[in-house]
Amino acid sequence: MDRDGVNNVRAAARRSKEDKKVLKKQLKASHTLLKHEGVNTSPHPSRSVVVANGGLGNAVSREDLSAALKQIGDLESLLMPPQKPYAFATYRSEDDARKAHAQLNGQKLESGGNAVTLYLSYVDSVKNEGEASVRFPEGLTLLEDFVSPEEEALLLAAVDWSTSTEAQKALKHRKVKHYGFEFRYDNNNVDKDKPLPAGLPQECLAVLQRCLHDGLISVLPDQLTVNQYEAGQGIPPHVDTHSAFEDTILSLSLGAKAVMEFRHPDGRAVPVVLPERSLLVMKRESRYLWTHGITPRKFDLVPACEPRSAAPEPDVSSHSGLTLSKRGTRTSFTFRKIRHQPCCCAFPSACDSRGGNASCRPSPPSLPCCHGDAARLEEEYVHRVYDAIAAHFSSTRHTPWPRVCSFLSSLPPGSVLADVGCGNGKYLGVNPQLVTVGCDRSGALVQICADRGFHAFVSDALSVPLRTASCDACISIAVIHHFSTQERRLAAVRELVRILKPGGLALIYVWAYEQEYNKQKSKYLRDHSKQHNGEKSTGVPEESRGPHTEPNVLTSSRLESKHCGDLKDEGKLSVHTNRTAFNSQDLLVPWHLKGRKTQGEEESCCRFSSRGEPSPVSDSSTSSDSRTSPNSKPSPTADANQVPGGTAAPVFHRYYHVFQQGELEELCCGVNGVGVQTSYHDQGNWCVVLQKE
Ligand SMILES: O=C(O)CCC(=O)C(=O)O
Ligand SMILES: [Fe+2]
Ligand SMILES: [Zn+2]
Repeated sequence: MDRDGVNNVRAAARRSKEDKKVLKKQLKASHTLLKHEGVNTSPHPSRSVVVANGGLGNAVSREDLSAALKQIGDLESLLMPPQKPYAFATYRSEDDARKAHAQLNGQKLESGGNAVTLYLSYVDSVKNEGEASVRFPEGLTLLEDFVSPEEEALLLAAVDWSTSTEAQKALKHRKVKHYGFEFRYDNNNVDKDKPLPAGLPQECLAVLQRCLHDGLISVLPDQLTVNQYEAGQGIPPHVDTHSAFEDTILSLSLGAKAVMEFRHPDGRAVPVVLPERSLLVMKRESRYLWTHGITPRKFDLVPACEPRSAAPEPDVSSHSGLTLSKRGTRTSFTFRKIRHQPCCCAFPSACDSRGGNASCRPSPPSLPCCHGDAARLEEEYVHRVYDAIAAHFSSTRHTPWPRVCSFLSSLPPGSVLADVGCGNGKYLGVNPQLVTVGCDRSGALVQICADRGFHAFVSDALSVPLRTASCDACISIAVIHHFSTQERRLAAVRELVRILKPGGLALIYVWAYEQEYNKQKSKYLRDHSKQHNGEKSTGVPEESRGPHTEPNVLTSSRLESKHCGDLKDEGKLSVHTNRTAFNSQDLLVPWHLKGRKTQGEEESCCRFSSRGEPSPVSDSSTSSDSRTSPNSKPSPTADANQVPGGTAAPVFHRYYHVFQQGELEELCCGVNGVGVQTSYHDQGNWCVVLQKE
């Protein structure tokens, strides 16, 4: 054989080695799809293929995948289930599907700056789970193409941003301008007897007349708020103050689309895509009870083919074809009618006209006694608080804890690590030889991770969208103590174990009830003296978490086995005094938000906050606004608090369950298939290293 011949044989051998490798990986992928996703692949060619690694969950955009698939043949449909690591493609002919299989299997696809290797397998049928459509909130209507592109341009040109007041300009997270009446973000209300000199711009008249004519409103609005959001900006979830405005609220979206999220106090969430030139009409339940907000982010997940119908109450489009949509500059015109009488809506629990100022302040929450209560408690006293305090919180979380670092450094290079509840990502870059991904319930914190260049996504620790047995290690630092029932804490540990590979390690830190251990006070307690020296504490500091002196009365997971009724009165959560010993295991820990600007410069935490009181504000550098929304109630998570100098500092309360000695190990023993390798006390925290069997 000549030299070329030898080279050819070698090349062929290399190729077949490559082919074998691809085949092996493809088989592994179809096995995983079956085992973890219930997707059945078929050895026989068909028109449909499942594309492993080509999912929205792999950050692959619909555009990129669809372009690659269309290059090969006549694509009939592409289904990308949200958050899943795969997609389904159906070609018009089996021949094209075969071609796609031959050409794309094992090939890399670049999408959004990442490269993924695709593995294709045939499927007999395309599974479309989660297709069930979600109803719009009652009273909500979306009218698409309500204004023409010409009207849109006219309206946009009518806003003279140069004449915004200082307070309006100072809003960090979006621009606002008010007409008719000024909306005051310090008290979340309007001065009804002080109309602005200029009424609504006359460019709006034609649109409003159309609304009247179509029966959307019965009287013309007299107040207009124009919000302008750049990509990455948003508005926190809130209910427009009942006592300020009448029932119907109209919001016209111009310039770019965005997803507005509606949330019911029972936890239901409905994302609504607002296309440019559409009109959103909020009435009744959707106006009075559901919160609405726009998450500050640069991309939205939207249906690939948006519904063009203008049905009075359309379903939210199904999940069958979601895609990422880059945000542009969106300007909204929100038209409202000032209310001159107290509100007498059908939703007293959400109504600031009922009960006046004092009763607007809810009493502290109780320990939850069912799953729904627990979820609500955590939503209000954990999730919303972190979103609101994200920037300030992050600025206090810079030093990684040494023993967590030792754990991370001990992992072999190339290990896949998940940081579940990664906060600002301070552990994601500790060991650069690891492949790390973080997730956190707080979008604002995840955004901080992203800004730092880390891979992180928003996820609840009870349901992490990572494949079973996909991680060599995971960490959960100061997270599980935020779950308010034993079952939920157990579920959080179970979820960590689920994503671990056999033999994989999990490091868990929770705040300890015992802040004094081996006669050593934790840093959290020791810092008490600093405060007396004039240093104001913000909340729980970096190396801190919880003391012990007196035995507690209320407390403990053990208590939770009591019936609801037993806990009714005694079960109210107490507010902890920072840097003192704990006297309860379930408590609210105050966070004093720093970053106060002058009044009126920022928005208050709670749209129901009592009129005339100084209102809380957020650290203006945060990507979330300060308004942690009220749900059905005024948000008790943030309260105005007088501080020296006469300005109000907001105080947020985070729920904690602090662990007693042995409790964490006991909890972990409740999870099958895992063993406690070590456990220790570290600066006021109880810690375990678990190993999956
Ligand atoms: O931008 C929007 O469509 C909503 C604005 C809004 O909710 C408000 O200003 O109260
Ligand atoms: Fe609003
Ligand atoms: Zn009301």
